[in-house]
Amino acid sequence: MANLTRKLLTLALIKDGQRVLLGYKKRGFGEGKWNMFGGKVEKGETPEYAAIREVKEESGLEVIGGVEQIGDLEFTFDGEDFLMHVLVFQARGFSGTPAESEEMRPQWYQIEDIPYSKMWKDDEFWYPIALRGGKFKGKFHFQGHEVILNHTLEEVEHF
Ligand SMILES: Nc1nc2c([nH]c(=O)n2[C@H]2C[C@H](O)[C@@H](COP(=O)(O)OP(=O)(O)OP(=O)(O)O)O2)c(=O)[nH]1
Repeated sequence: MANLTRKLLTLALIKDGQRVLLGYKKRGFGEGKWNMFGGKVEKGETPEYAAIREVKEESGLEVIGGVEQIGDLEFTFDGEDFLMHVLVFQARGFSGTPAESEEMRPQWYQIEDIPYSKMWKDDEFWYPIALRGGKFKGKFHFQGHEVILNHTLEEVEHF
């Protein structure tokens, strides 16, 4: 395979007991889908810092106590020459009240009500691991944005 341009991005799990905060993406990549908060890691930022910044920008919440990495995901798309490397973090704590931003409309979901049919198709594979406190590594190869052609996923102890 030709060399792929790698993009480094973040996602952050905000979990409060048996509910999680998701955001409806109003624009950009993944528009129209529910997702965790996150985005590109900018030059000079650590992924952890970027994750905390995106949570603030997109949900209005302040992360308290930092974030812990829980996932490492790679996404490729058939016929496309880029690879999206997404580091998944969990906020150790948070404060504030979710507020709609230009990019995301936040909403709390009970774990059993997570709207997988309106999310990226890979999410239903790795959310269950994340939601029970596990760590995971996975690779998903898409055709378009809705079909997974193949994938690997493993639970890991650490990264
Ligand atoms: N759950 C899930 N999230 C994904 C998948 N693919 C993918 O890029 N994402 C996430 C990673 C990022 O958090 C987000 C895409 O970031 P983005 O390019 O829209 O960045 P952004 O809108 O934040 O742009 P910016 O604010 O950094 O300018 O979507 C996926 O298959 N599943």
